[in-house]
Amino acid sequence: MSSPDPTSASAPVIVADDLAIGYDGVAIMEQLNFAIASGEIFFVIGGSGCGKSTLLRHLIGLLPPIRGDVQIFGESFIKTTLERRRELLKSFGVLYQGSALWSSLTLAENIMLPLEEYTTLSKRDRLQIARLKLAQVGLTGYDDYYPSEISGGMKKRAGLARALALDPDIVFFDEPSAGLDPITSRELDELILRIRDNHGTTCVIVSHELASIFAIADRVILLDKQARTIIAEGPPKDLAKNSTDPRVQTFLHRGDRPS
Ligand SMILES: Nc1ncnc2c1ncn2[C@@H]1O[C@H](COP(=O)(O)OP(=O)(O)OP(=O)(O)O)[C@@H](O)[C@H]1O
Repeated sequence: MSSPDPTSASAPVIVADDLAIGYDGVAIMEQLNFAIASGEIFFVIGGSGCGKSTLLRHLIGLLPPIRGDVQIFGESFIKTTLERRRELLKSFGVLYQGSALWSSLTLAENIMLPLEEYTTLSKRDRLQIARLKLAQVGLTGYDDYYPSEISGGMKKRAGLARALALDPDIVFFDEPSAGLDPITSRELDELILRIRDNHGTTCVIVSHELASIFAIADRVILLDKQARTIIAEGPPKDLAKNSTDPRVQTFLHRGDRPS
């Protein structure tokens, strides 16, 4: 599958509409407006502490917006009933920063958990799906390993396998490269790309890793702590080349060596 055209007529899978986010009624970001197309690899980027993870928590319904709305498949995720929200949650997978695997469970058992919670599949079928998902992320044969017995990169892959357990339409990633060396990080990027290309999965990724952003992002929104909102939106290479905003240039060209 080729990258989707975010300006195409197909309805967006996620819309943030005048969203204000924060904690205990105090906004840290306001006037967030964006739409994510089906099958898009969409990055939320910005400096440390600007609010990327907070935005992610609002998109997946862990925190209530201070103002505005989040729509998933054209439906308000905020105003809907609890039952409908649970239904919509089945179409999400989340890869948390630390992979969030249960240390007392094997990799297969970790992946079987969401299947146990959200489906009526037999244990045998759940195990078969867990093995398939492990194979999908390059962990064939690791079903009986515990998280403590595998590397950091493998933990991320196992976390991704669990996020994919219910064949979600959308996967959210919180800093997937955190704690990984550049080669392992690049392998994870390639895996994300492959999953999108093979399954059309929409990927929403919080990150400040320039290598990943330039390697796999179709489009980014850049959050700015001082402006307390989005200051740029578009394909990262276009922004790096064409933006006249010095804040955008500084963020996207940090680490460049003088020629
Ligand atoms: N549970 C919380 N309660 C109150 N404030 C919080 C909470 N979590 C984060 N914050 C604050 O919200 C702001 C944004 O934090 P957030 O973790 O979303 O930023 P980030 O862009 O993801 O940062 P990083 O790249 O360093 O992970 C920070 O000032 C942080 O201190």
